[in-house]
Amino acid sequence: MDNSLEGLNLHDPAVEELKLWYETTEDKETKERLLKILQMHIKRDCYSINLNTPVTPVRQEILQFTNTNNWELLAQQKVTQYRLSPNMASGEWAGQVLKMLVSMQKAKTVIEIGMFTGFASLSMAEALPADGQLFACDIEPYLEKSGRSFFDKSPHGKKITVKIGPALETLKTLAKEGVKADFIFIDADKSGYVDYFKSALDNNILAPRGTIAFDNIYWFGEPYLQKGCENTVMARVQKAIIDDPRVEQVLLPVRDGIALVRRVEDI
Ligand SMILES: C[S@@+](CC[C@H](N)C(=O)[O-])C[C@H]1O[C@@H](n2cnc3c(N)ncnc32)[C@H](O)[C@@H]1O
Repeated sequence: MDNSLEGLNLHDPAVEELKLWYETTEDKETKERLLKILQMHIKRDCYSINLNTPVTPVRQEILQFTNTNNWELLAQQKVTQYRLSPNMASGEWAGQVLKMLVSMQKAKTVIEIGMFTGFASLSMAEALPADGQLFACDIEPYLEKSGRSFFDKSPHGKKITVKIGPALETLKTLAKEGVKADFIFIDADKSGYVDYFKSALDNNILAPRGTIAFDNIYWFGEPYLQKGCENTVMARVQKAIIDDPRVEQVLLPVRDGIALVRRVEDI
């Protein structure tokens, strides 16, 4: 019997719990049934990913680099301030969702808060028109060079401008420059999400009829499972959105969850 769990998506804590049970149970029948259930999860994800339009070769290269680069060494040598890791990249499925959303939005200007290796940046840039622009914001100078090396291989890379610095400062600068974004993807430090959201609305960086997408809205189950969950970082993000009468929201259970938020008058 094939007992591989390769490709199991552990963003859902219920799946993680099943995996733990599978690994620790000594009852043969229970173990077999748990393996079958876990493999059903893998098959469902594979089915979806295989039917999604494949990512372009340059985006494939970005994923390869993301998965093989020695992030630990870079952090040890202080090339990066933080210990970055491959699972920070949004991945094929979320990347395709973002590309589709940018296309449906007919966006001309996109802001991505938290670029990392640029996988989502290029996914979204591929859906922009030739004169479209995407501002990819990150705090790590190292990522500008690595991102650019891939963007320059793609005909869509010229639409991407990398902005290095704390994203809240970058947003203020973009606001002063009069940038209005049709689509904003928030995917940097989770403790900054509320400020990014408020800045986008208060400073009208979000263009009329624009959309904000927040990644990791389930944060591995933290906002709905932890004790005193109303104080967790993602619960505070949710409170800020729900309490804001200017917007409507929907959650998409893709990977670790994506929230879509738009102004009430634009719905
Ligand atoms: C989850 S990763 C982004 C993944 C990327 N959006 C993707 O889909 O592939 C988060 C990124 O946010 C960056 N970051 C963390 N704090 C930041 C801040 N205050 N301002 C700007 N970027 C920040 C990190 O350096 C990291 O590259």
